[in-house]
Amino acid sequence: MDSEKYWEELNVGVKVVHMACALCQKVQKGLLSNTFDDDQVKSKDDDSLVTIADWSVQATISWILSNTFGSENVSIVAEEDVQTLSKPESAGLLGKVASTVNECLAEASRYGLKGPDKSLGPSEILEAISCCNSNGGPLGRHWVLDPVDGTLGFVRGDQYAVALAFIDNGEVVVGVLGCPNYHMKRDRHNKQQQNHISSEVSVPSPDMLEEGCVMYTRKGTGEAWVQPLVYGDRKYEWPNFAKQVHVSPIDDPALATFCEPVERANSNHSYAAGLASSVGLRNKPLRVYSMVKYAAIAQGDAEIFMKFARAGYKEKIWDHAAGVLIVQEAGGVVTDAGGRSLDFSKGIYLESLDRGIVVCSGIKLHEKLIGAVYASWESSSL
Ligand SMILES: Nc1ncnc2c1ncn2[C@@H]1O[C@H](COP(=O)(O)O)[C@@H](OP(=O)(O)O)[C@H]1O
Ligand SMILES: [Mg+2]
Repeated sequence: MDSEKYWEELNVGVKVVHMACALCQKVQKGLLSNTFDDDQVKSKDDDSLVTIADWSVQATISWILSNTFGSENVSIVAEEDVQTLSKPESAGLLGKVASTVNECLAEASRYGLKGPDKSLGPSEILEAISCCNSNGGPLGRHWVLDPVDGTLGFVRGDQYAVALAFIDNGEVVVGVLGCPNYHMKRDRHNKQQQNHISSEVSVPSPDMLEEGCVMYTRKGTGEAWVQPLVYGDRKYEWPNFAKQVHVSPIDDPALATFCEPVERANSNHSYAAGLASSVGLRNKPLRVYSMVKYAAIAQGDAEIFMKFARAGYKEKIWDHAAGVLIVQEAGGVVTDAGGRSLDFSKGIYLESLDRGIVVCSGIKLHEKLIGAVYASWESSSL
């Protein structure tokens, strides 16, 4: 790939996801310490949860993208809408979102981005959220955003992710995954894996490694990277201690570990357990909320991620786009359970997804799992 292609989208995407991670950490701390009242967590029509972090991240990222690239050039497919937030009785909630967004945008220059000259008002906040109403599709360029993926993990003080991807003519070309509670690996301090832009050796200090990360990649580079989050009054400077990530070299099922969603409602644990035992996996599954599962595969903390949603559930592109590209560029394989690649060109859903999603660190494990799906599907109750 042209070495400059999508560089600006990557650069801005990574920085704004860092900002969003800082925003989420503040809100999560507040939720857990009860600084905020119950108004902070709402149920949506489909019974899933939404918090002030979801709206605030969507508003922040939308505002930065529109102001950096020009709103006429920006199309965003994103999870949240303003239905709840624009009701008259939600004025208090909207006020909290506005102050969260303005606090975050006030820090933009620390991340090398330009914030607004003055605080955004409620109508500008609603506009920033509601303009993320694109349906994507096969043509043109679209950003794809899940502001807080794994909202259940977020409200429980557990794992969650901020996921931003960029799609060009139906193909995911940039993926950025902020994982505020998921740490960079500690064991990569050799010079080869130091940052890829500056020739200086910059090793993150141990305390930075404790505090979450942002992973990112561009399609076709064969490289995926991770940076620690930015703390205290430190300024973000590209490449911010970036280190390359690689999938695990383990291809022996007896040594491999698989991840799956925590919630049984989101993936059939017993079917996955059956597959795991039929290919010879012995380790207990690693149950993790959100797209952090993709991050775990990309940096070699686990070898397999399987998701088998109930029949009729349609996977949304924002729940996978960033993670899929990061795993692929880190050396892994991602397909549906029939072995075909995921199609991000059909709008907001992964249409025609076959049975489930299978993510592996390498082709050997992948072939075994897909074979096991074909061998077992008829007799399963799925
Ligand atoms: N019935 C269902 N089956 C499968 N996935 C579902 C689901 N309901 C919601 N999801 C998706 O699963 C995501 C959480 O993934 P996980 O279970 O791996 O933590 C949710 O993201 P949000 O939390 O952003 O809504 C949501 O998009
Ligand atoms: Mg999600």
